[in-house]
Amino acid sequence: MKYEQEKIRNFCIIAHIDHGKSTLADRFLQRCHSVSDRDFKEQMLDSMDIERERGITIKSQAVTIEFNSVDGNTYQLNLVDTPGHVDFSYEVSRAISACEGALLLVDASQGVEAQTLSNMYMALDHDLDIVPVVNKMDLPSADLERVADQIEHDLGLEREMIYPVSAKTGKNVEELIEGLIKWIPSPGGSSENPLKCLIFDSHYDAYRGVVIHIRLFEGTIKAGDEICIMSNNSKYKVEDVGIFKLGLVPQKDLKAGQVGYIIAGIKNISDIRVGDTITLTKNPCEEALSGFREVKPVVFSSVYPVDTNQYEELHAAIDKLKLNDASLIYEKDASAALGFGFRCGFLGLLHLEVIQERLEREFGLNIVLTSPSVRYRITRQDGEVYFLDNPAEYPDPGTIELCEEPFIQADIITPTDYLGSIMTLCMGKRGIQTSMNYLDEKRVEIKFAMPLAEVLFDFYDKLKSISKGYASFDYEVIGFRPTNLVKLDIVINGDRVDALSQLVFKDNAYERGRIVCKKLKQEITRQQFKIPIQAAIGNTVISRETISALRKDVTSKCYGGDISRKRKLLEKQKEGKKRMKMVGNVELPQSAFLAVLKTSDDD
Ligand SMILES: Nc1nc2c(ncn2[C@@H]2O[C@H](COP(=O)(O)OP(=O)(O)OP(=O)(O)O)[C@@H](O)[C@H]2O)c(=O)[nH]1
Repeated sequence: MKYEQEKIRNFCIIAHIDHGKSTLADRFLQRCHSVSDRDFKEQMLDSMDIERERGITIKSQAVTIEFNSVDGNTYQLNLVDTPGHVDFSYEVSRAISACEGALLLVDASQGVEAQTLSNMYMALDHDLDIVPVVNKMDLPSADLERVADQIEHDLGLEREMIYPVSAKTGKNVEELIEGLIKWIPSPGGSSENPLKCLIFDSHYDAYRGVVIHIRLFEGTIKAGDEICIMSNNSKYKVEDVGIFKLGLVPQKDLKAGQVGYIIAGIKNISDIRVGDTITLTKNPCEEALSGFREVKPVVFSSVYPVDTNQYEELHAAIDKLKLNDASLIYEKDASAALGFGFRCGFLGLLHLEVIQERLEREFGLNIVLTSPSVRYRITRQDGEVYFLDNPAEYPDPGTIELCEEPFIQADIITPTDYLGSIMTLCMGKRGIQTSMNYLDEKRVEIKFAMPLAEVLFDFYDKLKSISKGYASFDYEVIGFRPTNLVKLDIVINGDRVDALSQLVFKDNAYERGRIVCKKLKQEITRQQFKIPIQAAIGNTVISRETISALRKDVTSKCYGGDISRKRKLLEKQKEGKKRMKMVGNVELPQSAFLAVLKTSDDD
């Protein structure tokens, strides 16, 4: 591809979840003939099975496309598709730092939502030029006037700049590409200067090792060059450089302003840190680019194989997932009830679900995950400060001087009709309102400081259900605040099950204990003997339920001796046994570990 700096445009597509980023990226690829109609499939840039099935983007993906404009020139467009879900917002921030511009997509019937705002602020922080796009114009419920008012009023962007499109039908997509070429500037920098490029992502290729995704700000890079990674001064020889089409396409060199990849014989992905600057050992640049904030996991859970013989397999599988997901952290863990496993840190519950599903599907493992927990900060009486995320390791309360929990700022946008019920919900979750701002007569933005532990589990579902799906929510972690915790233990059939313990806010402990026992009673199947379930704080039992003994043989239901029915029933039982873990002599299903998170009777 010919290098003409003034004909390069680097941009990302940002939006609230489900507003149509991946669909728009598909249209761009088709319009620019990057993919033949025969090879085209939806969500081209979402390469993981799980992304396609769930229709979500998890990883940002860059691609270079060529566009022949009506002005007679051919432009090189570097497009970065980004995820919408808040768990993966760090991917958005990386994509943004590789670009000069952003297409901010707003759904024509949903309008501006919480992540529309947060993503726009992120783009503004990086001085990106923003082109507002209203998508889904083909929907009968599309309301361009209303959404244009919101874009003007809430986002402060000019309504004359809005491109109304339908990513589904392709309507106006061509005009949008012409428009972005006009509005988004070409990249600066000089290919003659010392090399300065940003690592904005990386992935692992089984044959070629680590592929580093880069954006060049200054200089030129080619195969044979010796590069230096500035944060740790490690040096590598470049084997190949190129650009992203639907695969890797080698190039003679890459120059200032371009987006592409480097392969340099790096075997271990942890040797590369996203956000780092690469330069040349000969003629290095003077100063590194300002990197990224490190992503920190906020939810922790332990993963155990159901069959203890699968421990090594599980280890290998987690290692492999980690290759392409630096945000996943793990260490060895052991539980009296569940044996050997791994304590893992995740970016949120969706991230946890994705990892769980990949371990099961891609590696065929049968696993159990313990109830997720946040990370607490403990100050001991002797002054030592440490972090704790595993309830099983909660110390003797007498040794604790101060216990603090992570707080978030929740940013909620809702139609005013639901304001009252949303405030009640937030206050019920120990939320403290910090601001309220009427965006217009019908919509209000409210901010709450809330404990992360309270919103992790059922907050989002509740918010959606009380607002009939209209309220949207975004959050960021704002730091630690003092809290009053107790450890709630669960005793099943006389055995204290460490993997079911949880740390809860003291005032909620009795209610939580009662609900957990009730839920566990529903989840655990009846067995040949009576099973008492108790919730306890220390040695004090605060709640109790009993599962009565099973007397009948399940197959006795199949009177008449129809053998195929009988077999079906037994097979169904066997199926149910998967993901069951023996604890003492009681079988616990995976759902039991999630049942302890339920916070009200009606869940
Ligand atoms: N009617 C209509 N539906 C659309 C249009 N664009 C996208 N959709 C649908 O909206 C849904 C979400 O689209 P995606 O492209 O997956 O949205 P996304 O923003 O990439 O989603 P995340 O990556 O999960 O944040 C899909 O069901 C699309 O088919 C459009 O122009 N019109």
